[in-house]
Amino acid sequence: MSAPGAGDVVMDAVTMTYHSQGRPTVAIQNASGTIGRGRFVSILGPSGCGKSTLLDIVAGLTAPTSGQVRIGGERVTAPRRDFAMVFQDDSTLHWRTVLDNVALGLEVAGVPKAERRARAYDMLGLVGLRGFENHRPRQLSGGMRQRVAIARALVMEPAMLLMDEPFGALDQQTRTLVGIELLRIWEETRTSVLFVTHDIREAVTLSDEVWVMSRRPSTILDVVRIDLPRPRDAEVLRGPEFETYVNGLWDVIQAEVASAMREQERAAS
Ligand SMILES: Nc1ncnc2c1ncn2[C@@H]1O[C@H](COP(=O)(O)OP(=O)(O)OP(=O)(O)O)[C@@H](O)[C@H]1O
Repeated sequence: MSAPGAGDVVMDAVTMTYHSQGRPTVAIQNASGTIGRGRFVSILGPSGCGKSTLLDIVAGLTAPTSGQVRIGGERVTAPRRDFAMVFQDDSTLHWRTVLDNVALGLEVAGVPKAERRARAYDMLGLVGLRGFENHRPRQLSGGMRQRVAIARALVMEPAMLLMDEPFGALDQQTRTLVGIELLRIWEETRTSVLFVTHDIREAVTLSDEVWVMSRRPSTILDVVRIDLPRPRDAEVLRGPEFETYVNGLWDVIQAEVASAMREQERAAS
């Protein structure tokens, strides 16, 4: 295995045990992996296996029970300014204009007004929202609001973008379209991305690698490299190789999903 590069994010034997109502829940056990700089990595796995927990640990929002996450050899022990997050929920501030929403992080970082507005304006061009600068989020569709959230994250030029089911609240058609939009944006920026999803097709469409998590106590069951050409245009996404990846991932994941569902049913009965 080659030594990690400067911008690589390394997870080393990450384990997370929660304690609630006097009972331990081992959410993640010994998960290791490297998100190479500029790579798009998705995490797939059964519901409740620990995908969000792993993302939160990489983000420095949750401390693992044991193991560690490092970037450039430096241990992640708290949220990092150079990591940006996009969540499922609409996180836009409805009283601010779209431009001021995108410029929010720059404002907090003390970037002068003219510069932050110029950078936010450029970023709105990248996410296809030029012309909506002065709109309020409520005047936009759900998909457009998620693009505002993506622009707000990317304008900070983060070392890593962490996305937790960012399109989970959107209807299927919008979700597909915003996913394709993210693909186009990512192909221009090549920011390292860690992306949590339930959707196998979405993971294959976007990713360089898909990490499949097992049922609890979860670990990384398989790492599937998606060697489809980029840009991933309609020809690529409708081709037989795409379906081969989708079917292969489903074969890996289905036993885990079925077993996790049985476990949930047992726990509920
Ligand atoms: N703060 C917490 N306290 C106790 N248990 C927790 C806590 N957060 C998560 N868990 C438990 O840890 C496990 C993993 O949760 P997590 O949300 O990371 O899974 P997930 O794969 O992201 O789930 P989903 O696919 O349903 O979004 C679950 O059993 C969950 O109930």
